[in-house]
Amino acid sequence: MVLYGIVVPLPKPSFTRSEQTIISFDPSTNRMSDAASRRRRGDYVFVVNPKGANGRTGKEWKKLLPYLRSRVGGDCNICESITSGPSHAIDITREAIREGVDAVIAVGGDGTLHEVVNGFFWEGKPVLAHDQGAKRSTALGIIPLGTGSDFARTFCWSAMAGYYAGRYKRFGNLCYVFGALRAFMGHRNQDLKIKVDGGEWEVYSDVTALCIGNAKYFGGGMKITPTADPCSRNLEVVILQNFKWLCSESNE
Ligand SMILES: Nc1ncnc2c1ncn2[C@@H]1O[C@H](COP(=O)(O)OP(=O)(O)OP(=O)(O)O)[C@@H](O)[C@H]1O
Repeated sequence: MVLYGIVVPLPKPSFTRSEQTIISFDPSTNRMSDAASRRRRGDYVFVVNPKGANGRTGKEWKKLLPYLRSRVGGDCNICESITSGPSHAIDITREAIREGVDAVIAVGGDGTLHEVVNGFFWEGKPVLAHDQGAKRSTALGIIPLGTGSDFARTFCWSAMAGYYAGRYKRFGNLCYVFGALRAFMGHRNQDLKIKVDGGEWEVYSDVTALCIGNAKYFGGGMKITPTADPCSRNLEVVILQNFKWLCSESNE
């Protein structure tokens, strides 16, 4: 197992790989191949944000790790990589891909996933493995254990988070609700000129929020762009207008 604990410079990862012998069937001879072929065990790097969901990601991960080892540890090398701060997940991911690992799995919320996805690219181009280049591809995985984990929710992948993190997820969602309410307390609606897709400029009065999304959820499960589809290559634009506190209405 590899454990990173330093931000910069990153220690060069030394992913341990173990070889496993498999016996192959040769259809031309209808015999089991005498020469046993060698199959490399996959290297899966789990990039864990211990501070996600107010520290609960780290705690849940500690419980999940033995389970993962027991379920898939025989088939792959499970490498745990703990992030030490913002952007560290990007560096870990890039380094892991360059080392030729088979999968990088983001363990945390949307922020961690965002960093891991960015780690797949460097200067606008995909990061490649040092030795095998484009021949080798690295899969991206996610274990949604963040406060909102809205990306996973969009694909209905939050069941696992719901199972492991069900106790605190509702608090996470409430955090977003409280945050939104607090933000709205000092909020003033604005008139906005908006132009979409090269169309005409249009004036929208009393705009409360302009939401642009390629996925349905935001802020821990708020369906803010309800028909957005991440596979459509389109962004959905939702304009919320004329938000008022009931009490302020009665004062007018
Ligand atoms: N060790 C760390 N200490 C402090 N912050 C960290 C650390 N590792 C990563 N981070 C930062 O924490 C941010 C938020 O983490 P993450 O998205 O995993 O959790 P969350 O905010 O609870 O979930 P969500 O974004 O789904 O609501 C990340 O964008 C990352 O920059």
